[in-house]
Amino acid sequence: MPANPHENSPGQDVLLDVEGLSVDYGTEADPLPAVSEVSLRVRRGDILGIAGESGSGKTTLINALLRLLRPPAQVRSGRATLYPRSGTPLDLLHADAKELREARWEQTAVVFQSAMNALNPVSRLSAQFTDVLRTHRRMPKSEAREHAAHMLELVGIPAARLDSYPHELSGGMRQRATIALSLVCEPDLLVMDEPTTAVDVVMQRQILRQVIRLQRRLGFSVVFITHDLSLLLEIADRIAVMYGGRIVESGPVGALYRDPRHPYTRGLRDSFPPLRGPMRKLNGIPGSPPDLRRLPPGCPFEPRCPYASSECTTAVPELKDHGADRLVACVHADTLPVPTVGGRV
Ligand SMILES: Nc1ncnc2c1ncn2[C@@H]1O[C@H](COP(=O)(O)OP(=O)(O)OP(=O)(O)O)[C@@H](O)[C@H]1O
Repeated sequence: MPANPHENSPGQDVLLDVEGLSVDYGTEADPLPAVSEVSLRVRRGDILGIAGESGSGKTTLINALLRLLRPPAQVRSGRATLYPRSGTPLDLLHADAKELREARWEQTAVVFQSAMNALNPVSRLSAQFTDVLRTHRRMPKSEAREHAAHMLELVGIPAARLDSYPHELSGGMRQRATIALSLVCEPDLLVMDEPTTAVDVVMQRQILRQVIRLQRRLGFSVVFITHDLSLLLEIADRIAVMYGGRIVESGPVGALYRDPRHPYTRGLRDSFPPLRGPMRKLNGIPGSPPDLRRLPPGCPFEPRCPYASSECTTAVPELKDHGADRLVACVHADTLPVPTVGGRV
């Protein structure tokens, strides 16, 4: 297993510690390495954004952490520990069914891309909220109803909507109701996988603002997955960028945006319009994402990289400490020219 680039041992401030996680799809004879040697940490109360093009392994990574992988997916190696506020640390990759059942809702919750369809269509919101609260919190029905109304109000839905069926709500409301439901047991970690792709941009911003407000109020941590780096610049504290199943750069959002040290992060940043500040020319990343079954022997980004040299073709660069809380997997990280930045974070 590779050394964890996060040198210090997890302290009070670390909620999730992942080390050397690798996941394959397929058979031993013909594996597709979807996630390779990923190490990351989520701090308590932080929003960690995971960015990367389609197929970079984002969903596989979180599905592995939440134990939602199905065959032919297989965890090949790694460790992942959750340090909840209450209770003992949980070994996420080896927890048994009972431990996982207890952890879900109470310690971890997830909102998927198809969140709008996650609610049971034949059940009123009140029933869906009270079921969870009565099962996990053993709350009497009236108290559960009161708590459910409070959670709905926190995401901007009037309490009177508690008796609505999902189809009676707008798309944006359904999305927000799903988020409220996922937070009803006050989990330590909320994982969101492209949760707002199905709603329009204005609604997307509203929902994200609400998530941040809730996060500040309730203090949970968020792992937010998206291909849209510009979205993460608005909401995340830290960002990890994935390419070809690996994390190629991570760090605090402002520094990573102003001065990306990995050419792929730079390419990703320059593919989206800045959210604030003057407009700049958009440049897509030439070429296409790698075929994971035929990765080059060196850096997986080398075939598309404008800075590639012969050094990049021999070995996969390690994710190394680059100072100021940054980790970068590029042999040219120190010598990359400082980019000009259009927007500001
Ligand atoms: N069930 C599966 N069986 C085989 N290969 C899979 C399966 N699910 C995903 N993969 C492959 O694993 C790799 C990583 O996919 P994954 O969905 O994790 O990426 P992603 O970054 O989340 O992409 P997207 O943003 O499109 O969801 C891709 O090459 C994908 O084709």
